[in-house]
Amino acid sequence: MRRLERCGLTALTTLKELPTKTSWLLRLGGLGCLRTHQCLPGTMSLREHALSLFRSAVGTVRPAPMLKRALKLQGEECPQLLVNSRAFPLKRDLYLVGFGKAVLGMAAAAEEILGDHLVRGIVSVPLGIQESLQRAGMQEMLLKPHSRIQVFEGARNNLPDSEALKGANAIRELAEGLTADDLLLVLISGGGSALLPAPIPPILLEEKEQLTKMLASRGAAIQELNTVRKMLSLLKGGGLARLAYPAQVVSLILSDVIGDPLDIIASGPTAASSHSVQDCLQILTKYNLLHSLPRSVQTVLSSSATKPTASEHYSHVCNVIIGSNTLALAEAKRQAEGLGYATLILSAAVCGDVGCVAELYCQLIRLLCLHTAGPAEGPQGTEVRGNLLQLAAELDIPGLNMAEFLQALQGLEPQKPLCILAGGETTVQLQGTGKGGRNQELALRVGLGLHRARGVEASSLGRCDVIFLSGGTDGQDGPTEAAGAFCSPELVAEALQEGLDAETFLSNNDSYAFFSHFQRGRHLLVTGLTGTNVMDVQVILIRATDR
Ligand SMILES: Nc1ncnc2c1ncn2[C@@H]1O[C@H](COP(=O)(O)OP(=O)(O)OP(=O)(O)O)[C@@H](O)[C@H]1O
Ligand SMILES: O=C(O)[C@H](O)CO
Repeated sequence: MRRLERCGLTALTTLKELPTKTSWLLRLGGLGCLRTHQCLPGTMSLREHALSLFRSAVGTVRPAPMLKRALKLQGEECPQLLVNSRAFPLKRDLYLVGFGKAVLGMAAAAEEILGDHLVRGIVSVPLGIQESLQRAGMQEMLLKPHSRIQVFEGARNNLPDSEALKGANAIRELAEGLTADDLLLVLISGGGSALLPAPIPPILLEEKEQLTKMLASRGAAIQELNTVRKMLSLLKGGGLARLAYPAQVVSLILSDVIGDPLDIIASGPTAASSHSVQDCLQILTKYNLLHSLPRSVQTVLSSSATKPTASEHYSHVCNVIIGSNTLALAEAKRQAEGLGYATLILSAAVCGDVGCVAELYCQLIRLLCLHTAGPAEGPQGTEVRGNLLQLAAELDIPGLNMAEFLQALQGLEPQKPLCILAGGETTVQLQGTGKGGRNQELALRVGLGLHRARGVEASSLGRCDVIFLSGGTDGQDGPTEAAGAFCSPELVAEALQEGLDAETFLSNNDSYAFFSHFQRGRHLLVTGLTGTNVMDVQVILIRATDR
């Protein structure tokens, strides 16, 4: 253990030793991971690599590198903003507004780039974030002492509240006062919906909060939730962009939604909405809420335009996704190839029930082991391929063509270690009262599936070293202090020897308790807050064992 600590390996530190919310960058160390690869044998280095790949995925969508890639300022006489190479002249004043969980760090990085050109800014960020970042030593995510950006902290528990309303009102006033010669830079990230509440009168904030809570508790997906929110808000659904007209609006967006839909991320305050009041009514009907709506909500819905505002009304707006799960995976792929892995990205949109997704990963790992253990996959290979095609059809992951993926897999060099990367967000239907998160639950379910598969085909699984890692890129998996967890085909059997039955923990959604107890937290991924959020990332690493 001491040897690992020297190599900067947080994931192997015992749980008791872990300070909460410490800067994950400090704790993961800039150089430790690659060094440990040379000093550790067997699966240890696979695990080290998985950690290093997760780290590089998250690192590339951290606010500062992301902003620096996307935003540049050029020219002294006639300054202009360059956003992904598109030029926006700064004719008069440059303003900044932002809302979302990752926006403070984005604002700090933007202010550094914009310097004195920035006249004034307002950001609405989660309650307590400045103190947390301060405590975690993440100074680079905090605004400088004489910053021109005013900070509003609110939305306790990710729900709109009076503090967030103050921030939203300030942002609204700023936008309303802009002229045709001004430029408004808008920073948007996940959590933005709750941080930018502006209910259309006569709707009260409490009524909107209540409706949001009810929809969420009845299982509404974020697309549904935000379709409703857009209809009830002055700023969502393109409202902010319309208020800022005729100023030029440039939005830099960090996506936390599958498929990066501009009009759903933070409820699309600067994007043309593709939804109508009918869509909203359909959702309220689906969740049996139509007949219990407050009178104010009924009034607003009945007077809403039947069609969304046409997209030509947004010609003054430029929306750019500057960070996403796709970008994070692309960086991890680059790193994995550098480490010598034959690498494929499964999808950046893996979603669906956590149990089905776990089964998909188990079947995939079985196939990868057959491929690695070679020489031929045989009838087992045919069976597993069939299972994968069926599971992919059931899950209906947007943009994933499993047949093409399997084809690409066959083209990979079998002598090389394999790396499969994926991302997205699973759904956990809570049945029990335990503590966990969707990544820890996924890792434990994959561990259990592999344990069962080992019972029937020890041959190929036993001839490979396998590591599976699932982690939330924001560094927090559910209400736990871990970001996720690692598993291997041996995990469940080893835990049984310690008297820990994975199935019992899973039936109570108690994955965090399982991983905390098992080998004193050795398989937990603990990163602390990362200051960004592009959903979750999964890493699978496989190589033929030396034994
Ligand atoms: N005991 C548990 N076991 C498994 N999953 C859980 C448990 N408790 C909560 N969760 C899951 O954790 C999720 C909420 O956690 P978290 O705040 O990380 O996600 P989020 O609300 O999607 O936010 P973000 O998008 O910022 O990650 C929900 O999807 C919920 O189902
Ligand atoms: O703020 C929100 O609406 C969610 O995080 C999705 O972006």
